[in-house]
Amino acid sequence: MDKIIGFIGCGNMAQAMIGGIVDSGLISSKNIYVSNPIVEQLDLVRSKYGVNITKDNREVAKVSDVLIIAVKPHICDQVIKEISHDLKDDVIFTSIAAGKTIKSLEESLGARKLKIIRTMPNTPVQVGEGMSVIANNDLVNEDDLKTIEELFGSFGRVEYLEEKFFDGATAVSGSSPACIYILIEALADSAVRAGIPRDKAYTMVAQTVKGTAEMVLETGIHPGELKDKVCSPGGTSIEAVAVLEKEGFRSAVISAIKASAQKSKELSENNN
Ligand SMILES: NC(=O)C1=CN([C@@H]2O[C@H](COP(=O)(O)OP(=O)(O)OC[C@H]3O[C@@H](n4cnc5c(N)ncnc54)[C@H](O)[C@@H]3O)[C@@H](O)[C@H]2O)C=CC1
Ligand SMILES: O=C(O)[C@@H]1CCC=N1
Repeated sequence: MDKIIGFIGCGNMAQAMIGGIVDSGLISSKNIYVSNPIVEQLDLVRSKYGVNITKDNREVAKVSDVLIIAVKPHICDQVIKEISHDLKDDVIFTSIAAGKTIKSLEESLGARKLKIIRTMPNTPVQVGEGMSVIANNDLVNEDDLKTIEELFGSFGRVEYLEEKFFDGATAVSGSSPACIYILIEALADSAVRAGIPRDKAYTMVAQTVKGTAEMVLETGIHPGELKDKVCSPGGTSIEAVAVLEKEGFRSAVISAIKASAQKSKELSENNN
């Protein structure tokens, strides 16, 4: 892709996205610009990926065709005001901030009427297996959407979703990796308890989680049916399922995602 991609902010999520883009080969690292106040973080991405780095957000804003705001939601407004006059007229202005609505981004941009993409990716973008949910304002055209789809598609799957669903999407695809890592830790601890060496336990568990997810994606079979195929009558799996049901596993997950979506809603209310 022959575009300049800029990142304002170079923390966990920007680093994961940069890693995903560079590894995919879609964009040359010389076409990626990154700004951040912390020099150590900049040095890290430059040494790992060979991207252009600067402490000056405005420098990145000036050159970017797609500008990605990757700072914490509460400082978005301040950063956008700092760079708004430097942005190109046809920049695709993209935010990954949780709870930051398109309307509030438009307000922060003030007189600048720009193409805006609101997206919620997740950290697995780093290994090309991300999930990015995308919404846009009216100024974004078909070509822009193709650009965004190609960019975000370079490190995982992309789904367009009406913005009203973003609180749920933030919880389900943005935050849920945290829950899945806990599941992986718990399963690995159980393997260790059964005497399996810890390094082998993580490989066994992570591959099992990956394979299980692939079964859902590739076969399109309902997860309940896939679960039933695992559980032999009178066998081992149904014993594990019975304990999860007794301990309220499903209900704990549903409550966790509800709390996460509620927090996204609160962030929207407090940052708009
Ligand atoms: N971590 C995740 O899994 C996901 C995070 N997000 C969103 O991504 C955004 C960033 O999150 P993380 O990367 O997790 O946070 P982070 O704290 O790791 O990164 C934020 C970065 O912004 C930098 N920064 C602070 N002030 C700045 C300024 N004035 N100008 C430029 N850079 C500045 C910080 O030095 C830091 O490197 C948040 O809005 C979050 O809601 C979205 C999807 C997933
Ligand atoms: O925890 C957070 O606020 C960010 C947004 C989605 C995932 N991590």
